Amino acid sequence: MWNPNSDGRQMEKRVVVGRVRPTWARNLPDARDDDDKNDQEGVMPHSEPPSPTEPWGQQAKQEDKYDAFGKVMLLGDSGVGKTCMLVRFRDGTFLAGNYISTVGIDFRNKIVTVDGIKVKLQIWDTAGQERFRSVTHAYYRDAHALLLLYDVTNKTSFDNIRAWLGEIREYAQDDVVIMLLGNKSDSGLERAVRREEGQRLAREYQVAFMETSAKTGLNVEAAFAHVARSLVAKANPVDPSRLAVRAQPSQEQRSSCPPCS
Ligand SMILES: Nc1nc2c(ncn2[C@@H]2O[C@H](COP(=O)(O)OP(=O)(O)OP(=O)(O)O)[C@@H](O)[C@H]2O)c(=O)[nH]1
Repeated sequence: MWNPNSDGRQMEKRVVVGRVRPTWARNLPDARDDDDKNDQEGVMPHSEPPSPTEPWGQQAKQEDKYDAFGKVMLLGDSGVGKTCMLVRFRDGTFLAGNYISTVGIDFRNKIVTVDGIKVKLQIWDTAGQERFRSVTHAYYRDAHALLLLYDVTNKTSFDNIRAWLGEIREYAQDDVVIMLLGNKSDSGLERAVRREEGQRLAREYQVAFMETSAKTGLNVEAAFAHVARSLVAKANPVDPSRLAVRAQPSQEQRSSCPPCS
């Protein structure tokens, strides 16, 4: 097993100060005490990955307090924009320029507040390349939610979604939250997959759907908020209407359909 200390990274037991789980949060994925890590730029070229269940920790900061915790994995073919999606969500920037393919797997944390509830998302960025599949499969079982991406300019990445859903069925928990995302929706004329095709596929598999752009930021926050809200609703299923997908309108929608959301 890969040892997190072998490259000099400090491993400390995380101490959570005065965090009380409210009643509604009792059934939520456990807010583990060791689920934090050093936030570093870039992805780590591991020859062996960190354990799927035992990420290393660091001292908790007061502002890190949260009510619920969920592990989210980004999946999809190589080049669909998984890393860019994570960087856009985490740091609010776009990784333009040279495309460097992810090697192995890595994660970042971010706390989102939905309906007044602070949900800490631990987001795992996976390598889309075939040769890393056996590594990433080991992480599926631990995931509470999966964001499955295709590239709207790349028909093959869309056609491969069925195969990805097959892998999810094989390796992930039965009740995992799944959301399909058609990324690079900013690409205009290069588009090869229509929005309706994505919607149809999502309906067929009964998963939520949005078109996103890591470049412009369209629906990036909304997608992660939907996941966070779904995790909370799953643990406390009082009001299913809270699960409605609240997508931002795209450019075309804004001009043609003002009330769409
Ligand atoms: N136009 C546009 N380009 C994007 C978008 N998201 C990502 N890209 C570009 O697509 C390329 C691949 O992005 P990555 O985020 O590295 O893709 P990935 O899915 O992580 O790829 P792997 O690490 O190989 O699995 C990069 O050149 C990005 O700049 C987007 O929303 N719009």
